[in-house]
Amino acid sequence: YRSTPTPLPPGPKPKFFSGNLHQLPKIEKWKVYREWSNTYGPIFMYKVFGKKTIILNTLKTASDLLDGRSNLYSDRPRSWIYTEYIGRSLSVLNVSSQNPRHKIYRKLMHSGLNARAINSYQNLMEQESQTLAQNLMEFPDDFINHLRQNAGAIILKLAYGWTVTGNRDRFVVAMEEAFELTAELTRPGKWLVDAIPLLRFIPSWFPGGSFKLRAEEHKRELLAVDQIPFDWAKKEINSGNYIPSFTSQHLFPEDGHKVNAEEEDILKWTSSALYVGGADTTVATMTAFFAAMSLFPSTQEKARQEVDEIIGIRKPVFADQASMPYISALIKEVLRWAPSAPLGLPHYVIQDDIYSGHFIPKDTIVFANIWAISRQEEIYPNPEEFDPERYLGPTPQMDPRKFLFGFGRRVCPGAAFAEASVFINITNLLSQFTISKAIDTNGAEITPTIEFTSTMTRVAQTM
Ligand code: HEM
Repeated sequence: YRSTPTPLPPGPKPKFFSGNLHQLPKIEKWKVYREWSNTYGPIFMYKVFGKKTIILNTLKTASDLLDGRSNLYSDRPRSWIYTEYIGRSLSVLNVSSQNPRHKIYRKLMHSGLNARAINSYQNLMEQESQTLAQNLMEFPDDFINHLRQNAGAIILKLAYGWTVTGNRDRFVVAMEEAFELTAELTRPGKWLVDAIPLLRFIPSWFPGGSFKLRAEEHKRELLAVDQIPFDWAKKEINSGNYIPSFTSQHLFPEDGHKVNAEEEDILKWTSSALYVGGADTTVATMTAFFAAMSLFPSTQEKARQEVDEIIGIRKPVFADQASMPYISALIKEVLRWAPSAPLGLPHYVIQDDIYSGHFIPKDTIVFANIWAISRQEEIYPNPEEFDPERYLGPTPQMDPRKFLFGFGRRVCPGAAFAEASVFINITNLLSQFTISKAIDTNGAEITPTIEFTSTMTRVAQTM
């Protein structure tokens, strides 16, 4: 019994049935959310068909709740269609924190992405970085596709032993299509059945029940992300002629035991999560690096000086990073200036909670506005300015890796891996290229407009 009930967090006024659906931004949501937070405070709530979502717009609110109370805030939302009918409830990114699989996945991913494991990928990253440089040399305009090929080649080789050929590679294209579809399928308000769960009891032939047939079709399409590459790898491994990978290592574990169907299923989901979590995010980070270098030539020059001094004409290795403070600061600044997961991934509350005078009910979806945190003036003065020197000198500003990779029991398992591949790529590129603005037909420089599109946030949309 609460005599004066604690109020829900404030937020925009909802309509009776559809809630705030009509006000939700279609693009650059994180910017609109930050504006709303100027009106409603650092923590606000909106509703879509009765489903509550809160947005945490400051580092304090996000770390107090998602890190500090991670036992309550580390679940993922369930969408009837997406997780139940389309069969994604056991995927690594979606799995409930209360399902024993969550811990198993995290442990397995750690084994493939920890510092020691990453060291064994050094040659692969170096080789792919050379291929990237060559591709850029031949077709500089096509750089986003080259970056995509680079990320795909590294991850598909380490996950499955698959060798990417060219930038229209079969698996890379299939994964890309699955990403597009996922973004569409998880759009808020897309499925009425998520708003009215009773609809799920309607047979598929009945008017309004056709979503079941569509879900069945999408389920098959999304298989491209996990089952097909996994089956391919298994076939290769069984043929005896294969490239060692995360999949081969775990299908034939060192202790020699025979892997059962459950373990195989776990492995399948984990391997595919490496691509789902790792491909777009590293491509976005490298794209931001190109943008920053073309916009800020003096920063590029300082970075190149360090590369020339430490690396010279040899190839960079991971160990070099320890003696390259400017490049390390540059990587932090690229990550902060253009966060590749500006809203992270959704968390979900498993128990009623009270925070800072707000009642946060069980089953609320929670997003940390990572982009807004990266622009908090009190942490990063002049936040739009690209300045690696923020992190250098006697009073460095906070390391943004503290929040860019998410929070609590869901924190990104691939952070060290991402940094290693970004480090090798950017040092290698800076030692061979000067990145500058494109020139138009009159010989004038074209200043790129920096706009965050949904492709940069597809992972964030992959609930
Ligand atoms: C710059 C690169 C990257 C950024 C900024 C990034 C960021 C994030 C963020 C914000 C989350 C959500 C965490 C949360 O829910 O609080 C996440 C989750 C995840 N990331 Fe990354 N990530 C990057 C690279 C990678 C790489 C390279 C991999 C794998 C090779 C990876 C695999 C994953 C996986 C599997 C999850 C889901 C974890 C879970 O739900 O338990 N990420 N990442």
